[in-house]
Amino acid sequence: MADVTSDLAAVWARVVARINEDEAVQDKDRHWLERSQALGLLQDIALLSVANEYGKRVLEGRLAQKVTETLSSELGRPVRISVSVDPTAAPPPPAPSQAPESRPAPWDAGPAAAPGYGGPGGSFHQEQAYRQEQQPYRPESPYGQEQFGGERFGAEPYAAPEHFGHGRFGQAPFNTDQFGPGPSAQPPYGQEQFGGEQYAPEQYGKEQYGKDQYGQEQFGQEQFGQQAPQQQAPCAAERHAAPEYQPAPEYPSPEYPSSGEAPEGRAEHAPAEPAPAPRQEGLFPEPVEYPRPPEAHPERPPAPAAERVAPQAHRPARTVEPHPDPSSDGEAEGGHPVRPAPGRPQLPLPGPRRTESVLPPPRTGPTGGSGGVPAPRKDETNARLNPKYLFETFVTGDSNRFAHAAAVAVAEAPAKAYNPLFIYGDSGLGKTHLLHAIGHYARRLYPGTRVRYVSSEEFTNEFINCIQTGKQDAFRQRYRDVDILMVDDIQFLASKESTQEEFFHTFNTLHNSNKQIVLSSDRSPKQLATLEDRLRNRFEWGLTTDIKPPELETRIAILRKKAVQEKLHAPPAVLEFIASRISSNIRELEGALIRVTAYASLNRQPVDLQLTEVVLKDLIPAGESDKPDITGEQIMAQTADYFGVEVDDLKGTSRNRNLVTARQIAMYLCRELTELSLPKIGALFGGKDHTTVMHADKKIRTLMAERRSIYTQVTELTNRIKS
Ligand SMILES: Nc1ncnc2c1ncn2[C@@H]1O[C@H](COP(=O)(O)OP(=O)(O)OP(=O)(O)O)[C@@H](O)[C@H]1O
Repeated sequence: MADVTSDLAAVWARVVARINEDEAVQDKDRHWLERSQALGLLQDIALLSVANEYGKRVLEGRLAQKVTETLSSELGRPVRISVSVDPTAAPPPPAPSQAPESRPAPWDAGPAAAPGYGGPGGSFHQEQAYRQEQQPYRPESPYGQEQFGGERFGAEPYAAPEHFGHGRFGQAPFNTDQFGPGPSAQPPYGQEQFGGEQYAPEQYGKEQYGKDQYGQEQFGQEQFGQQAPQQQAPCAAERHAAPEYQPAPEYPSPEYPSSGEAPEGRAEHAPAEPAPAPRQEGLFPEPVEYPRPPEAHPERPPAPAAERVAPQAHRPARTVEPHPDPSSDGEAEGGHPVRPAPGRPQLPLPGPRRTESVLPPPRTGPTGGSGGVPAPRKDETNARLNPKYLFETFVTGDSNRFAHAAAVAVAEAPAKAYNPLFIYGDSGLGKTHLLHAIGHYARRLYPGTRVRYVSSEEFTNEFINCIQTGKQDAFRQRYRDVDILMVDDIQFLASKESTQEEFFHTFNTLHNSNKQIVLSSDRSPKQLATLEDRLRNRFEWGLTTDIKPPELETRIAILRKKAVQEKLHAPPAVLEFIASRISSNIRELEGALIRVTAYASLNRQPVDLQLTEVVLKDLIPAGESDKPDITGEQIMAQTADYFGVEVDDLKGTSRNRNLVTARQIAMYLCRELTELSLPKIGALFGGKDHTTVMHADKKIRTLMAERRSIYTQVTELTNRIKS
């Protein structure tokens, strides 16, 4: 095993070889795999690099699970991946001549393996136990906590990790003497490697798309049908004044024993309970007001499970919003959620205040119909929840306190508090995290609870597949035979009419059987303009709550928590610097921290402000006042870089699908971010007609509403161009 840890490059070559043997992997994905490198291991994060953003998205999207599993298997322990973009990255070293060693990872080993755990497939316990058992597999990490202890920061260089192999990270001056053999002398990517023929239309079959099974974003090209009307532009996040940071309450957590991981000022977690337990006295720092079921429940006429129900047969559309006055009936006038006062969550006035005595008993008996007590099912472990997305790891502040409290309430009283619970907010603000946390907590409180988490894209894909294979019954059973169904990014159901129809019946069946439904979206139900009215109405039956971008204190607390969790050591000043510069997306916040600490580790430099500024200079926007106007040329250059094509390709006339998308996105961004007229934009793109620009603009707006991949690409590019 020593060879495994001492030569990551060889391990990576085996990983690539193994994945290449898999016929399910498409050629165009192999292209990126073969042009990636493993730079090093930082605790349980494998740092990979690839030549451009597009490749990064493939590795972190479609290939993520396969890469994670194969790499974990090769290393003999669970690892996750973090991919950086290095345009100068050299192609990988040659693959080893021998076949990959057959080394079943423990999570593959037998029936005990639980498919629920993110990545390798074992439970979190299994992962922990395995880590302890397998100490010899673990490289002697030079990044262990002791080396990052505060007092050593900036004082001593990090020990050179022998297993780091070779490569570069970001723009690091890379000392190959210290990290093994240098990159091979092959040239960096040229246009020909990304050019038209590699993306010939025939390579773009219909692909699965959406988030992966753990809620991580997948990306790809999918087929879509109906057009959707214009959607809001991304990244229009409203900022809130920085309120006081409130640490999250603590929860019994047999799955994720915390050990002093709380941000500063927060008491250490109690040791993990060995067995699931109902909510206990003193578990929460402050009592939470429990909600009563939305009053319209009894009014809502029962609907036959599989029958289409006319909208007027149901209760009128309404949104039960948080009300600032807890003595009110819990409903707010108007369509906007009322933010609770800082300090504690306020939910619509509860029915009987829940205490231990009214906590439903653990469900152990057979299912007894509506509200019955389900026995543990064999699919109980198949909720596919990310073990790290727990309430314990969720930091609350004013921006998300209400959503958090509602999520806790739903987990504690599924189908009794708010049904459905609808959480909306911009990308990267923690919606998926809360959904997973609900699943974990409910299962902990009520062993045997059948939880299913799915992204709306996954739901769509499965639905399409079931039609193709004639397995509708199995599909319906899979989604209707659950106690809690959570559907992420429901906005992507817009314009998919048959899927909406199917989801409508799924919703009705579950709701009628007192099963909990939790939904997330990037906008409120009212703003889901292209969704059928009857669905939107239903989404408003329960509680609608939003998540806003976190205030500075919360961002700092999130970074602190993340640093402790991932053993990424950075001084407070660095955390504060990152938090002060990245404000609208927590995913980016976390990514910045990983990038800085990885860069420092790989270059054996201390993590300090100077280094942070250098590493993040492309991420951190200049001050508004210094910001020059965005030009069409800049947009074209950034877009070309993002898609790994040349600006001339954007000006050209190739109908290659990748190019067409890149060109249309660039045109759309010119419309969005500049004052240029349609003819001027057309002229920039090689003298195209203004109607071509109009068409591109409309097309991208439509696609953004239908395809997460396009939405994310446009969002990322917009951020990049603005910065
Ligand atoms: N309040 C929080 N505390 C700790 N971590 C958080 C918090 N909010 C978000 N995160 C982390 O930020 C990352 C992105 O969150 P998540 O995927 O839940 O966002 P999202 O709103 O679902 O985004 P998208 O709409 O793009 O799917 C995750 O790693 C999550 O754990």
